[in-house]
Amino acid sequence: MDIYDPSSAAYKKARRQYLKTTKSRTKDLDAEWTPFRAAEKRYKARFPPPDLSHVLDLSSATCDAVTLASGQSFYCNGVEIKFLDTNESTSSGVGKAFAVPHVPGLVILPSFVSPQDQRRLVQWALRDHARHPNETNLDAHYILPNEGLWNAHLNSDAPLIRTRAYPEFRCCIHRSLRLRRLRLFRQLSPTALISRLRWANIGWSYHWGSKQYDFTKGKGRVDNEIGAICKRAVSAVNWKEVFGQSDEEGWVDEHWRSWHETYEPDAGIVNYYQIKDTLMAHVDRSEVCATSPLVSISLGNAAIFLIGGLTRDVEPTAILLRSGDVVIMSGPACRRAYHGVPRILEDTLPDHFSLKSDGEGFSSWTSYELYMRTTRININVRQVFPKGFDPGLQVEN
Ligand SMILES: O=C(O)CCC(=O)C(=O)O
Ligand SMILES: [Fe+2]
Repeated sequence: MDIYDPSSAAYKKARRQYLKTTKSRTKDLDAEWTPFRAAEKRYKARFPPPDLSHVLDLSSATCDAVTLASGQSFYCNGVEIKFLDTNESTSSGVGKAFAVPHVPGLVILPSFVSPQDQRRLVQWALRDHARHPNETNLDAHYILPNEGLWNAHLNSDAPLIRTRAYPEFRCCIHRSLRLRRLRLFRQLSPTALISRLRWANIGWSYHWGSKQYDFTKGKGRVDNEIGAICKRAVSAVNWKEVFGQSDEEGWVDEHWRSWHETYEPDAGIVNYYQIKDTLMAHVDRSEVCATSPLVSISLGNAAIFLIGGLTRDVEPTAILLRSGDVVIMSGPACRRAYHGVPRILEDTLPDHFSLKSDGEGFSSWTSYELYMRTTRININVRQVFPKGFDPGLQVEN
């Protein structure tokens, strides 16, 4: 990460840009920011590059070196975490899981997805999922090709993509150079558009305007492999250990046992982040199952994930998420906690994304690697309804 080295060209360039923009900027009123907003600003800043010393990095040498018995707590980068035993073994050895007592219900499973599965999931996210019938952010603006945007990007003969506003009477429009230059009527190559892909829907359709699921559109499929990874992650965790003594209302006793049997993901989103993209503080509150686990899989470049509390006034915990890490957000406190992604860390693509050959059945991997050099993909999977329940349709098990 060159940007953190003051003698590097990247650092000097960021400093020049910073000095240029601050000249015209009025002084920011730090005092008016909530603690969450202040943290977002800090981690988002290009210059000075953020101080990562308080970011929980479970793959760092300090965290890794600690050998603890299950249930014991320790501090890593100033954040208290609790070591949990799992019934899993991963590519990097014994499957580890960590709870963050400060955010009850939050569990991190570092390197839970193997390098080979990470590559497979990247292929799935780009080639198989970001296409009809799954809605993407681009559908509202462009008439996307039937073969899917990614396949069109790889196909040198693919036609240009028209915006939805592109008029049928374009022959007349073309006479007017001024109108032709308007972005509204432009045609773009699939390659130009692929970097504008931001999300693709999974399962139940989500309406971004109303921030509600639109059940009238029917239930899209949740890919079997994605569903299986989420279920494996949820059942790897001893939930009783996660919630420990904080279960004053007996909530855990009532729920955690049943999660292993009733957890069934039915919705979600794939987020595609380019290096400068961020995700603002938000709460995912549209699911009927308000406490059921939300499973989040990170792929590609690393990111800083912030998670706070029920309001933006709670100081958030910063967590470094690397490719292969799985985060589970569960329970009433964690599922209603503000969270966001203020930073994707450039040049953090792991080596296993640079396949020397197209072995292991990874056809044309080079194009995936090229795209992933500046990308982080997050597969964010939720359970909207209790297992076996459909809106207006009671399914018999
Ligand atoms: O990218 C992430 O890690 C989090 C994404 C998220 O919070 C969401 O999609 O609601
Ligand atoms: Fe979210």
